[in-house]
Amino acid sequence: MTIAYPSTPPVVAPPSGSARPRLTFLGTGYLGATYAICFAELGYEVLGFDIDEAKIAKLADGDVPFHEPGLDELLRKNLSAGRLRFTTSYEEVADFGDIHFICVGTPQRPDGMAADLSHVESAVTNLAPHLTRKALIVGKSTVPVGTAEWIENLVRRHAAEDLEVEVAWSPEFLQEGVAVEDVLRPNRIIFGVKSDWATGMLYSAHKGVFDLALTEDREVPVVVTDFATAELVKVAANAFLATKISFINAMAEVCEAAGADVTQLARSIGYDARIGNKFLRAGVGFGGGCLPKDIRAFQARAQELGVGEALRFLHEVDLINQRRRQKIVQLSAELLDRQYGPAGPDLAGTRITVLGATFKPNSDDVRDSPALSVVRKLSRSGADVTVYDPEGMDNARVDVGDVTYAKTLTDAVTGADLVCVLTEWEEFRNTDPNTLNHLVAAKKVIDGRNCLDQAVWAAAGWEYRGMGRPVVA
Ligand SMILES: NC(=O)C1=CN([C@@H]2O[C@H](COP(=O)(O)OP(=O)(O)OC[C@H]3O[C@@H](n4cnc5c(N)ncnc54)[C@H](O)[C@@H]3O)[C@@H](O)[C@H]2O)C=CC1
Ligand SMILES: O=C(O)[C@H]1O[C@H](OP(=O)(O)OP(=O)(O)OC[C@H]2O[C@@H](n3ccc(=O)[nH]c3=O)[C@H](O)[C@@H]2O)[C@H](O)[C@@H](O)[C@@H]1O
Repeated sequence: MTIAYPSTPPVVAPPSGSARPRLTFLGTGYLGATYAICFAELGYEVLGFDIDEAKIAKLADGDVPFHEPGLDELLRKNLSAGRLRFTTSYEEVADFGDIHFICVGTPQRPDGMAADLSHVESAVTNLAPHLTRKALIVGKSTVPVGTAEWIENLVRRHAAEDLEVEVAWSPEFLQEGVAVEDVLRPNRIIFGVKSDWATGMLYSAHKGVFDLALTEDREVPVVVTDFATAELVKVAANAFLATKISFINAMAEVCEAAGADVTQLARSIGYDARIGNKFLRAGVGFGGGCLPKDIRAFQARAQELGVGEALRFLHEVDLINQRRRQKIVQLSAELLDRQYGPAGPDLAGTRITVLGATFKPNSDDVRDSPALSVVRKLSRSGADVTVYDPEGMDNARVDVGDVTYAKTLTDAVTGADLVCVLTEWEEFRNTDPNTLNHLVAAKKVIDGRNCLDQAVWAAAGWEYRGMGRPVVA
């Protein structure tokens, strides 16, 4: 079996003179650190860079500064092998690398929906003046369409006049929690380029990925395209995923009104291969450092391009998603027999346990986490809220300070009037409700991710509420 592209790869000698291109990754957060470590694992010589000295010190010490399954082990292995180093020096990055991957954050601007490109700008303008030989700067961060052209201009202005520095765009599609697998075995690779040299360099930089695929008899489709298309592929993919989740959550709203079951509905429509069964899990909705900010930045950019109307539906996708968070508050009021007035419910005097703080399981990431958003809402309504999460407690504490954090699941549920499961960690899914019966003040549970076995919880005497599912007597 051959890889889809290119069957005869262009041969490009790395400017450093080394056999394989030397890679640097600017920004060693969830994306950049994972990439740096995985590409060292594929055999490349890699240098990771960040302006956050504490993060770089941790990584250099063999300690991944966030939770991502499998990454710690690969970090330590590749540090020992000498293929992987970390630095806070732009000079060292410029001196070392043939290809510089930009992996810095592009958060939502505090004053609006658009993406904040200041980190991208700072990384590029600080690196460019130190470059002394031909190099390729490759954007991996998620950006508004048009950014690659802008970066090309920045590079032209900040690099030495007689130096050839090219730009390319290769967006990233990894999912947190399975990031190692997604980087080593991507389902596609996009090269946004302007020259054969850039294509060749990118091919050489990904040869390890293609070789691994060959040994496993897999194909990795590669799309070689222009800058704008490459940038748009990324935001279009995230917009589609967000829309799919909000679609099923809209169906959950209808199911709630009609007494139907959205989990059976999702399974039934998912059998149609044109629809597919992935990303149809109704619940408390999507969060994280990407989908919410990306659909907003996409709308903002479409407005600038004069095609805001084309993406107006994404505003609705966002609204549906926000409503799911409020739905948990509504259900809480219902189960606790509290009135839900125009200003929300009065939950004073109630004890609510929230299981889950991260935006998804197998990650410690709490950015725009639906679980923490609900925690804030419940707490503002007067409830005494206790939170437990297997990996996200440290980050959660920074985000939401004025609630109780329990050390274990059993500590968390002790004395609870209501338990809300808002992140589908295995620990929660596997919990036998019978073991909690004697701990709680009342056997009431909201399954915000439809991840518990409704029949088992009902049989253990719990009043169960799922999302978009009929009430079981
Ligand atoms: N987290 C994910 O799963 C994925 C993220 N992305 C995109 O990748 C980008 C990065 O996301 P994350 O890694 O999640 O963010 P993050 O916040 O975890 O990491 C960003 C890193 O960039 C560093 N940084 C800021 N300014 C810098 C500079 N001038 N030079 C070097 N480093 C600098 C920060 O200190 C931080 O360590 C975003 O555009 C995001 O949308 C794309 C696909 C997946
Ligand atoms: O641009 C990014 O950073 C990444 O964003 C998402 O990845 P990620 O944010 O790690 O997590 P997802 O698995 O997509 O989940 C996002 C949110 O949607 C929720 N979700 C997911 C699926 C589903 O059916 N229902 C649902 O509510 C999850 O609980 C989570 O809160 C995309 O899936 C990645 O392809 C992309 O690279």
